[in-house]
Amino acid sequence: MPKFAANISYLFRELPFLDRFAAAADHGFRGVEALFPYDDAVSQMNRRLERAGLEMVLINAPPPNWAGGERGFAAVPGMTERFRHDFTRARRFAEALGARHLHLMAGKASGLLARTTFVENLRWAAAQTPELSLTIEPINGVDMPGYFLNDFDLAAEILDEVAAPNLGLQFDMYHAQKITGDGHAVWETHGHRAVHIQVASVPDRTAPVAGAVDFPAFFARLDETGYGGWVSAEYNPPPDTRDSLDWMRLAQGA
Ligand SMILES: O=C(O)C(=O)[C@H](O)CO
Ligand SMILES: [Mg+2]
Repeated sequence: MPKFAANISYLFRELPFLDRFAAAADHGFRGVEALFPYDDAVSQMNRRLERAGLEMVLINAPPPNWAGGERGFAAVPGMTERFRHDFTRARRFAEALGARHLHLMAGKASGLLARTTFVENLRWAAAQTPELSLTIEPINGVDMPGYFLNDFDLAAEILDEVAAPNLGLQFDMYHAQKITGDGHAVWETHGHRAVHIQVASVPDRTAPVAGAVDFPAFFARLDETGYGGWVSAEYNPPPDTRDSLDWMRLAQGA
């Protein structure tokens, strides 16, 4: 059975941010991740993590101006200085929180120059923090129009080209299914590159129970293939998140 984490930027939003840590632990999650936890004091978050016995699994590299702002700069030509500045800040947060992974967002861009920029920025970042696991995540172009990294084969090529031991694939089954129509097949091709997984149903990005992906089969496959990382719930819950957690009890055989 996979280790489950809750993305507390999505789940338990009915609670104040700092109270979501305990809520996640109370409902069986062993780790949490957050998109952009830059507004709260690290000491407060660490206290909540410790009290709840949770691991901080992942945070995203800025931008902190998520509402209406940019989706990162790692692949945006001409924005290398901004990328490095953001990365340095994000890295400090990730290290202080003991986060296992830092997701580097590519941003909106296209073309060969964007690809070269992405590779160079990733190479630089990986060399800065050999002890911190960095991830890149293909995101579907309907939810995030213009986002550079919108293809799993492209992500694989870039990972091979950067060839850094601390850079891996963030495999979001929701995006894999939406981009290709067959998330299971994408897992079979690229799963060996995954260091982190996220799940939500397709098409409506709700709890991973029904829809185009067979989640019980996927979780069983992760066990079969010896995936040892986290599986994070990154979906839009109903107003009371507790009403959406049957999928996890089922996966845990409870
Ligand atoms: O959108 C997603 O699926 C993500 O995981 C990113 O972190 C951006 O929200
Ligand atoms: Mg995701």
